[in-house]
Amino acid sequence: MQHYDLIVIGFGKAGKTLAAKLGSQGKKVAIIEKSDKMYGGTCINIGCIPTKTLIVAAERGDDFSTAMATKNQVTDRLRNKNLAAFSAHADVYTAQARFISNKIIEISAANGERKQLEGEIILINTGAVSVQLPIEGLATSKNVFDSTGIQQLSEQPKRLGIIGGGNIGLEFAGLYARLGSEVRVFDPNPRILMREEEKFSALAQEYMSQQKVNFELNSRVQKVFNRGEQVVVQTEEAEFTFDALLYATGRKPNTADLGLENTEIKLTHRGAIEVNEFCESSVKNVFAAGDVNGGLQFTYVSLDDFRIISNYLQGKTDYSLKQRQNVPYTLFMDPPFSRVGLNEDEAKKAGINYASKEIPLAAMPRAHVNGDLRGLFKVLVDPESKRILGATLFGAESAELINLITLAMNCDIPYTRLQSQIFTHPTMAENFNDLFAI
Ligand SMILES: Cc1cc2nc3c(=O)[nH]c(=O)nc-3n(C[C@H](O)[C@H](O)[C@H](O)COP(=O)(O)OP(=O)(O)OC[C@H]3O[C@@H](n4cnc5c(N)ncnc54)[C@H](O)[C@@H]3O)c2cc1C
Ligand SMILES: NC(=O)c1ccc[n+]([C@@H]2O[C@H](COP(=O)([O-])OP(=O)(O)OC[C@H]3O[C@@H](n4cnc5c(N)ncnc54)[C@H](O)[C@@H]3O)[C@@H](O)[C@H]2O)c1
Repeated sequence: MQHYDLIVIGFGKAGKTLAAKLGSQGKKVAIIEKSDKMYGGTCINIGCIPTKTLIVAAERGDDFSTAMATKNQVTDRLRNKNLAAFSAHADVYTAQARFISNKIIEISAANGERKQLEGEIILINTGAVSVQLPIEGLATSKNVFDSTGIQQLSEQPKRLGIIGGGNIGLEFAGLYARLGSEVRVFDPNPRILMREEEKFSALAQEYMSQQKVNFELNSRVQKVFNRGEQVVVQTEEAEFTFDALLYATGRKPNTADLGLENTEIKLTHRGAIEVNEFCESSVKNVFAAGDVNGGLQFTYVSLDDFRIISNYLQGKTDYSLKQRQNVPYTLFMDPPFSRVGLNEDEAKKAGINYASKEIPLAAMPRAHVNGDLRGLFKVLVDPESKRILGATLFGAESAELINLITLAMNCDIPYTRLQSQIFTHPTMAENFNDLFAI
């Protein structure tokens, strides 16, 4: 049996970063990745990077096949780069990993070869998989895809149905609408962006409708079936016919087939690997990072899990999940929607004393330069402590700007400082002078 200082299961963000760090310090490290199409993990191959590459290509005016070809070039390049870079620090096994006991892992390659590895430290970084709801016909009908399958189409669907109006559903809706497909999104909620203030939901829906995305809200899909090559979606009210159907109703921690029943590693009631504040599982020196530990499903959260584990392994306990501060997010629709901290509904519900201000993009000089007046920026502050409580930025460049506000929040910079900060002109950031003049 081969012994390693660190075994990483899954080529995710946290795992590869820890592998590189310990490998460069001379530790003996193994990374086990089950698919040769997944070196570098979800983000690079089937997540953030390909989807945003497709969106940018479509915005540039590329057609479906050019956009897909560009996406494939980018992911191939990054996958190969990842394999080469991490092979320098670790033994990379292309094989399925399964626990035999708390510290022993059996790996099975596609050619049937099996091997056992023992790890002093083990990091489970196996990500998440698409939830497939038990809707009649969803699993068995042709031309039905999850977010991975929909990225491999060889022909553009003229009509695309999407079950789920969340992050993945809305990003693909915007993408395919821009490419010229007729898109319809089904969601049981009365509005999209349910976690956001109603006025932002309404604006988002208005902009998407202008982009010819249709919505079936308050609507439950009851059945999916084929009529020839077409996919028919049946709701309580009507039937809709598509060339392809995407389901995007959440992603769940990927713990299946890991052999956890052979270990003392515990799962949460939601099926994630249970971890303490240092991302350590119920077995000492077995850690779980990224989507598989049930935290927020973002690449940058997986990277932050790495920070926590790496510090902990060096004996530093000053940063843990408990200390993690505000985590921003961006939904890459057109225009992008970004948020950090509280919105007004949440502040009210929590009984927090706040003051707020909002400015439409139409009042911002840079928006006129850009020729895009869509959107609204809103911030919440604590009038007493002068701390920023949250920001919802819906409009051009919000994906970048939200990080500036997150930094100010995490560094306790009072909002009054942003009122008087010198910003370059004409930029979107300069509007913080007015936005924080509360
Ligand atoms: C379509 C889509 C778009 C997204 N867009 C964004 C975005 O814009 N921004 C953002 O921050 N996040 C985005 N996300 C989420 C983000 O991709 C994930 O949160 C992140 O990649 C999770 O990383 P991870 O470290 O948990 O592991 P992953 O990167 O998911 O890696 C897990 C790896 O483990 C492998 N594996 C699984 N089981 C085994 C096993 N038993 N043995 C060996 N290997 C195994 C898998 O093949 C996979 O390569 C998106 C996700 C999707 C699906
Ligand atoms: N820009 C980004 O950062 C980005 C982009 C894509 C994905 N992601 C990550 O991936 C995760 C998974 O994305 P997702 O879109 O699958 O999940 P999600 O949780 O964002 O959205 C799921 C959607 O499915 C809907 N839904 C639930 N039951 C349904 C039903 N029976 N019929 C129709 N719709 C139903 C929900 O109302 C919700 O709108 C996200 O939570 C996010 O963390 C991030």
